[in-house]
Amino acid sequence: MTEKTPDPAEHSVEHPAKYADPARPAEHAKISLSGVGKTFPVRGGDEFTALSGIDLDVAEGEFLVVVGPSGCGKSTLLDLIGGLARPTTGSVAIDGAEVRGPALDRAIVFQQYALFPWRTALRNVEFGLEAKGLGRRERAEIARRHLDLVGLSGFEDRYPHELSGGMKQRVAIARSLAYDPGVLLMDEPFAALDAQTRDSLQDELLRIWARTGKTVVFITHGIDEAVYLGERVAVLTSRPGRVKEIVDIDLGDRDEREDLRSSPEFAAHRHRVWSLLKDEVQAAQRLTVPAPRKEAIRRG
Ligand SMILES: Nc1ncnc2c1ncn2[C@@H]1O[C@H](COP(=O)(O)OP(=O)(O)OP(=O)(O)O)[C@@H](O)[C@H]1O
Repeated sequence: MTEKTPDPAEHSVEHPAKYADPARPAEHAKISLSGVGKTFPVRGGDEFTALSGIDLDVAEGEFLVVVGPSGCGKSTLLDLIGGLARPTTGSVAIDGAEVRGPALDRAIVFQQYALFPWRTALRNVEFGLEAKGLGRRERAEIARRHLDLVGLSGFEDRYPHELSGGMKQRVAIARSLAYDPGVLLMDEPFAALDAQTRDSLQDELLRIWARTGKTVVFITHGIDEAVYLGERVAVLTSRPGRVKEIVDIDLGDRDEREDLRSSPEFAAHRHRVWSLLKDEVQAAQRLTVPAPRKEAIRRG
């Protein structure tokens, strides 16, 4: 179901100055990955290296987007920051403290909404607050406020099956924000949505980010989405995933632009990210070609 495009005046990004100053001093790193590698055991006793030698700092309040070819380890990277997995080498730290497991200072939003079908929108948003031990009235008040933040006032009593895909994802975002984590981790959250709903949710997310000051790490396959959302875009190599380059995105004053995606600055950043990705996608495809064809390619 396609949603109505929000009124730009109502949904403008409040502090575009962040975009003009992508460089942040390293001492303010909110998230810090140092020499991070991740291997998985595979059948036959071998190991598969998904990530290798990742050094990456994300500043407090920054919006970092991660792109890379399929299978390069983007979700694995997010799992490590989220504490859902531990690195094989190196360390992951939030506010200088090593990540040893999931915690309420981080929230993860996945591509599939992961809502409880038997709970209303309000009760879904309340879920994270239950773990915080808040009373029922306070939970309901905070949940209402966050549903309002994502534009879902009036939908509190709807069940997930009564909501569109975009609305469900808004509920998932509200649920993640309600318990006030400093870090929001998003794994292709808009990939399953139609283009118009995706565009509208991108604007919503920027508005929420500007209002709440969260540190966001956002994974996507979409180059346009990466350039539109990110203050910086980290391009990963084909597997094992390493940081190939980090591109600073400066799109000037967003509020002044009618159609940011058509601007020359947008096109230049888009081209830069595309060029960096192109070789990696080709390399990833070569890695997945079945053995007999590999021989044919080598001979050719
Ligand atoms: N638990 C696991 N055991 C073994 N291999 C794994 C495991 N989890 C991930 N992998 C492998 O690690 C690599 C990276 O996976 P990951 O899902 O992080 O990639 P990705 O970049 O997010 O992929 P995509 O863009 O297709 O979603 C893949 O080759 C995957 O098969």
